[in-house]
Amino acid sequence: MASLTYDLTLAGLSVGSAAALTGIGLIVTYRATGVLNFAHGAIAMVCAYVLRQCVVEWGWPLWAGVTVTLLVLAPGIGMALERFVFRPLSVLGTDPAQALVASIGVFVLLVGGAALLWGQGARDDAPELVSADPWGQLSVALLLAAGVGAVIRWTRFGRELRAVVDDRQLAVVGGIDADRVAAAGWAFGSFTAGLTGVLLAPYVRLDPYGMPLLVMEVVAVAVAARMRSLPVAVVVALGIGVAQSQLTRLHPSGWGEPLVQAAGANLFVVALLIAALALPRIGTRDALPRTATARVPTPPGAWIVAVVLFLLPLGFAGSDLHTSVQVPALGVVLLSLVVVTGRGGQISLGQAAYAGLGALFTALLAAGRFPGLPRLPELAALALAVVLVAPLGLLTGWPAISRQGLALALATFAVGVGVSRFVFAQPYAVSGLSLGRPAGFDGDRAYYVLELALLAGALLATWRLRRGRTGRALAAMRDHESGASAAGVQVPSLKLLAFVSGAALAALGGGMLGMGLRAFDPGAYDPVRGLLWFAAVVVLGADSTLGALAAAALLVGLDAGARGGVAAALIGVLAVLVGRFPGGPYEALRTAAGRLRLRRRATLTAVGAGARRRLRPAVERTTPAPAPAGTTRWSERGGASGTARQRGDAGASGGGGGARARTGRPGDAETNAAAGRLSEGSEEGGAGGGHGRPHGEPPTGFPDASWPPRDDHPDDAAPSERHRRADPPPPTGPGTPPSPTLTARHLHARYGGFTALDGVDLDVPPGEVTAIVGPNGAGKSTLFHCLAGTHRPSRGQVLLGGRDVTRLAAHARTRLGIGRTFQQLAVFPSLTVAENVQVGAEQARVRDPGAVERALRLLGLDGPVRASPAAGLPTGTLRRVELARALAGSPRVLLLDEPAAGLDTAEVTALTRVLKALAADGTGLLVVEHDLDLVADLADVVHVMTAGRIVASGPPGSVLDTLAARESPA
Ligand SMILES: Nc1ncnc2c1ncn2[C@@H]1O[C@H](COP(=O)(O)OP(=O)(O)OP(=O)(O)O)[C@@H](O)[C@H]1O
Repeated sequence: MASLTYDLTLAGLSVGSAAALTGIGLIVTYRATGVLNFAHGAIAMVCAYVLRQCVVEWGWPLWAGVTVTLLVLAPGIGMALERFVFRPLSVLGTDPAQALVASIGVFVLLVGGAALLWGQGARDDAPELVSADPWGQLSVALLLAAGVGAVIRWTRFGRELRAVVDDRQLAVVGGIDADRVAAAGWAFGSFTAGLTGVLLAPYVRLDPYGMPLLVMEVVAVAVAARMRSLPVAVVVALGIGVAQSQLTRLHPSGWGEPLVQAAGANLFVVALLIAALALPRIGTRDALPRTATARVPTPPGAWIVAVVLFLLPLGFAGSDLHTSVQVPALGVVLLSLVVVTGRGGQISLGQAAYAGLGALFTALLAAGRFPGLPRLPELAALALAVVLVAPLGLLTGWPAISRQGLALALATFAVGVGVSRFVFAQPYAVSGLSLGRPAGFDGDRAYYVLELALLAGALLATWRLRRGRTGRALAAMRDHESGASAAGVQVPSLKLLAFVSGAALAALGGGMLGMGLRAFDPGAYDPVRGLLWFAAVVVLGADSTLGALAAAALLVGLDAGARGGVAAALIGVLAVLVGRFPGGPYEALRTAAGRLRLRRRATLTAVGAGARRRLRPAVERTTPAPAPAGTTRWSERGGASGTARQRGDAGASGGGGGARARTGRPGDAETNAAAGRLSEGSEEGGAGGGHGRPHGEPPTGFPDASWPPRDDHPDDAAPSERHRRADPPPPTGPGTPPSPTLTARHLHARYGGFTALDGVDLDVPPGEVTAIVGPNGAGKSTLFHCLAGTHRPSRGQVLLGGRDVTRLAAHARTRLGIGRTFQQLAVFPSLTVAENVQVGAEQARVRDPGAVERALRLLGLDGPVRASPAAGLPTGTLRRVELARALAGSPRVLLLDEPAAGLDTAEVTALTRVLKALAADGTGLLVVEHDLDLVADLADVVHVMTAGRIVASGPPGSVLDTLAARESPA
């Protein structure tokens, strides 16, 4: 017994060593480049094949083959990937998810290339590098881990590596050659991949699909080590290896036996599921790359061509027709990715699992082997399988609620691998299973006709999901998740809808595929297929149904030839290039998205360098002691001196804000004019609707308060035309309940151990502009997040009109009337200006058919610009789009985080007028702003924040005067 334990432990250590090597390589590459290399397993497979080629086929001595494979080829692959794939992406400042897609592309390319070169069959004659004795492998793994750890900890290169990982741009500014560090990381990562491959090859199946997957299954080791700690990775790998080996001794009887055996054989997959679904997430920032999901225009006539091409196989015969049968089925599977990934923006690498479950359930139901259900005719079995698999979409939909980018990729990949290993690969589920075609559709031609009908149904379902309110909400969620929440979109439910619908479509396609092949073939739903399908849909236009159909035809058509792997190789090349096309639609869209990001950065710089006075120095120099909110530390100084006098602020002598404070300021005439425009309906019904609007003031029409004329708004050139238009109903009116006060009560917020808010009390009353000023890092945005529901306070309450909304999600607060804009633009680039605004209106608390038009007109967006996609529009216009979207939701309280950032003087003036008009109409406004001139002009009450506390409050005159005095003490 003791010797059995010893032998099993040794065997486990051997497997664990290979896993440790993979973990070390993945961690080093990730730390050097920020990329989780999905192609790691594929590089291992290619190196194993090359060593076999050198030694077995060409008769080289082992040492020569090993030298070439491990010291030349493997590092060479890594350096080539760094130089030609990942460096250009990092130079372009591309989303991290772009690198993820590229690494999946490299995976698919290498797998396809290997299948092309060496065929798809498994080889069992790979040369043995280290004897079967596990001590050799273990020593290699431990030595490597210790060596790498020492280099990272004690050498200059290690310090550079850590600097690059922490902040690549800062490291470059500090004189570090980040490219050299990344190249070294890639070279080393590939070397470990190669080593893993040649060590494993003699003991596992060496084939293009199986081996990469086997290697990638142990990614759990790196995730468990938080992509940082090499010792943890090694210990976890060895531990799982030994445990897996020891589990083979267990032979429980009864129903548990197959399960225990499956777990024993796949403990790394169990670990992957735990690491991806239960452990804290890694790399959650990144969404899908814009290029992968942007709107791809359909060329005119393309649908007619597609219909003709899909009808063509009806004229085929024999093997051509038999092969064609796979195309509509795969098309339906890929449509599921259009819904989940293309429109919903969710990375889903596990779609093959749902397709496989669809086929498996269909087969089980048709065979009468599904527990508790009678035998069903094939079509009924297919329909029921779709219904049964749909809720299983929650397996990936649920993790998606709190995950993005890499974390979601890992979770969906883990589910795909888990289903494959624990269901498709288990004899208890699939042994002796056959799958027939529905009666009357047995022949290929008849079955193809049936498939076309089912494909049409799937297209219709996809079309419905992508159109209208749901489609716009999905696109908004894809483009900017927080922005979508702020617009009132129920993001978690929408994600579940996307994944459940996607699972249903995949199940339908999978069942069709199985019937087409007349068998349930687990290999057809392998997780590697999931990666290939994902890459294919992404490169051929993820948000395009036509792209999905083209991808299906391409994948089936290219692989129908003599050698498989052509399609994978081609898709791989395209996926690698997806962010770098020198021209074409993707490049144009990428540039547009890039411009949006650059502008966001420029916005901050422009504001920092602008002529307007900034608050930061004043507050940073002198931080007053905390004072209770509502008290005015400096109000005793009184007097409308200095800044306030220059601005003619009659309300500067302290005391209350509100409409009174606005009276007499320059610009009030414009404000009242704007208020009149906003509130025409109210005026007709009496003056009681708005809170801030003076009684009896006649409406004077809004045009004077609209945005300044702009190139992108030719309509502005003809103001008389706008004057003539009848205004739709206003946002408030007689009978509309007064806007409630938004209140923060003793709010505390933390980021880990850091206290960002330390007991903030604040009221945002209706009809007033409340401003918050303070230095960078004071906690202003965090306060916004707590009020809007995007950050959960650790203590304290948020009340809206006395109702506790602290635990409500962001979208729920939006629907209660808390609208917001973001410090960094949160627009939906792939939607047009009008659609952006429409998303806000469609999710509103009260449906108001005129809200979109009114918001567009109010913000000067009702010209031709309304039909332009938001991507590529100037920052000033996008700020208006964001504000219009918030207004279209008929907010009762509006939170504006640096609304003037990136606007020119004319735009700031126009913004001021619009905001005053909103306040005059009764909306409560909370504005965070660094532009003190704007604050002085706009606000009724100013709160000064420093270090997470409100340290002073009062009317703008006194507060800003004091700050100005502190800024220039002389
Ligand atoms: N997600 C986060 N994780 C950790 N710390 C954070 C996070 N967001 C903000 N912080 C920290 O919390 C503090 C308050 O940040 P916040 O963005 O609220 O300040 P701010 O006043 O809005 O600054 P700015 O004017 O620069 O936007 C800062 O020290 C910031 O570094």
